[in-house]
Amino acid sequence: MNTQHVIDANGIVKTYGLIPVIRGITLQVNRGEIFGLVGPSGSGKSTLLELLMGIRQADEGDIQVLGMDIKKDARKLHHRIGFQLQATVLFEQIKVKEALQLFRSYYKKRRDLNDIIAMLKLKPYLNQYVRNLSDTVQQRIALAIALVNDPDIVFLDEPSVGIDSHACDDMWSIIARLQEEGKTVVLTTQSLDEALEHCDRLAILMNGKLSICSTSQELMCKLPAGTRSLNEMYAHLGAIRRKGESA
Ligand SMILES: Nc1ncnc2c1ncn2[C@@H]1O[C@H](COP(=O)(O)OP(=O)(O)OP(=O)(O)O)[C@@H](O)[C@H]1O
Repeated sequence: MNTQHVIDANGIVKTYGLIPVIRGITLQVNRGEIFGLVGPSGSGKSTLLELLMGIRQADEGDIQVLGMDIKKDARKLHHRIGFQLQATVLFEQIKVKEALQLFRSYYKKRRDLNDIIAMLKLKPYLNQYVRNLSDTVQQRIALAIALVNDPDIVFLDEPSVGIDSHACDDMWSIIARLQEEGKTVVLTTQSLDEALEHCDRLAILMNGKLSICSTSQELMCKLPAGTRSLNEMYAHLGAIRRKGESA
């Protein structure tokens, strides 16, 4: 494994029943980058993310994370990664501070709680029950929980979904801060626009296959200014390909 790579996935296949959802994906994530898995709903982003963090098992292929085998070293890896899933289950019957303390107590390596509370702007909510808080605040709590063990890699499943634009800006600032601290962030999004703006590199998934894996800069250079959506991108790249074939 290249020391630059914190994730090295080769030939990953995942089938649910008879339905292939991830169909032979190979990709690497570099240390310290913000890496986006981009694709329309149902393309397999969440499944791939969950395979990369080891909470689902691939049917075929190898995944190394931080130089460790995702299956053999699952316990060790658990301490080095943090994640916020789309449906992170929060214990609604407890107060915010209790939730943070509880999750933090599971780990030997722990990030300073006051630092997490300040970063996620949770101070006003510490003594409130999780169930009484808005989706936006609950999402910040879920991200705070992902950080309690001061992870090397943070996995975020659609971090900007379901929150307003102001909260979305805050979320991207927090992600940028995590990168400044040297952490690697792997996230999913349906928005090409968002990925081009905030991710260093991105992998575009279509029907469980990697359609493009590139730096945001390289991809942006290939697209007309103002390309916002995956449909616009495919229309443009398809037109270039057809032009090349007929030349
Ligand atoms: N546990 C499961 N059992 C069976 N099929 C599943 C399971 N989880 C996901 N799928 C199916 O796998 C496909 C990929 O789902 P996945 O959630 O990975 O896609 P996605 O790109 O993350 O979509 P979204 O953006 O809507 O979350 C979908 O067709 C979905 O219905």
